[in-house]
Amino acid sequence: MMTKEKKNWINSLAAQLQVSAMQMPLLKAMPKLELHAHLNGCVRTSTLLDLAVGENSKEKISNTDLESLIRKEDRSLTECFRLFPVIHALTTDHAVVTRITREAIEDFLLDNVVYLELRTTPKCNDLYGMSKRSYVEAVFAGFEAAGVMYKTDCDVQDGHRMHVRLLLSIDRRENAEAAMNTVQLAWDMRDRGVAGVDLSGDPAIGNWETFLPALTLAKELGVPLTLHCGEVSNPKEVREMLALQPRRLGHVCCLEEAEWRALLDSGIPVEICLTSNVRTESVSSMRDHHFAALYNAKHPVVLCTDDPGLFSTSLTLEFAIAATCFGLTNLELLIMGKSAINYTFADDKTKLILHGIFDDALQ
Ligand SMILES: CNc1ncnc2c1ncn2[C@@H]1O[C@H](COP(=O)(O)O)[C@@H](O)[C@H]1O
Ligand SMILES: [Zn+2]
Repeated sequence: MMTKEKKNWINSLAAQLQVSAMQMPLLKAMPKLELHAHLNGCVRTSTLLDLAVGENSKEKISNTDLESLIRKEDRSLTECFRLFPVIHALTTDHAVVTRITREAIEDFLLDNVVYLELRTTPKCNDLYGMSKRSYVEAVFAGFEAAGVMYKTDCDVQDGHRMHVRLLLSIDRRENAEAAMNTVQLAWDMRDRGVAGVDLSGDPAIGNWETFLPALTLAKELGVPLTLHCGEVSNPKEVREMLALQPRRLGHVCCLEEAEWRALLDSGIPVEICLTSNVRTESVSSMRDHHFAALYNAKHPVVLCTDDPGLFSTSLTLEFAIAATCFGLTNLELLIMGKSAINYTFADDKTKLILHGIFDDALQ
């Protein structure tokens, strides 16, 4: 269910974007892949408020924090990383993790997302008897509750159009051992719906060297990797990330000339998060977004939301922005989506099903 606030924001943005009333339903109806969405960045504001004031609230949350949850205009990178702990303080127990997973999937389903790679940082919390493994189990319970297909051996079933996979995130605040545990967990749960590992978190903290052993292990095991890259300027880290040759990269906003050329040469697909990058000021304006340069260079790209709850966006809206700011037609957006099937961490059988869905839409 979309909150009133989100609906108003989307409508006003659509008006500003001059997307015709006819085009929004067409963009919404288009099959879409979402490859970069953080679970706790997808939480509905209504759910956060419910958790904050309801019986479920087990942690103290100040009025100021509550206010900043509701006020959605200011979302600089610093502000985002001030807000995540507030959200995390509300999404602590297994039942809540299951709820927010189910709700996130319901929201993507409404947006006609046919394949979702949802990512989240497995968390331990002794207070709630939560281990990284039981956290992931709670996410799976959300997949079950939403009735989606998420295991690699799933057959196509009537009425089940959405395929979901889970990526386990390493948070840059974590130490080398915690990062290693996450990779091990991803490997252990590879047949149960975990399709890869992500490195995310506040780009201003943490050293790349801390995560390298875990990320190298993932590569050795054949666990697909995606890395948040260049959200802030850090040429050395960007070079080292490119050298690791992950399967995908997220953002790549602040690249110097040499790193930009290395990215283009690498052919590594980029998860593009338009609204997120402008809101967090990693990119100065939509029209200056590097999406245009990558798209024109025929570099593999996929449009994503990052944190649709936090940024009050949706994949349909991101498509509308690409249509308006960069002149992409519906056909070009569909073709871009179909190409991205090859960048997913899904098994071949699922990729084939997705190609079928896009081929139908292209006819
Ligand atoms: C805005 N740009 C961003 N850059 C880097 N990391 C981000 C992010 N947005 C979200 N996250 C990462 O995702 C976590 C929340 O979801 P989960 O608790 O894992 O489900 C954040 O704590 C952060 O580590
Ligand atoms: Zn992200």
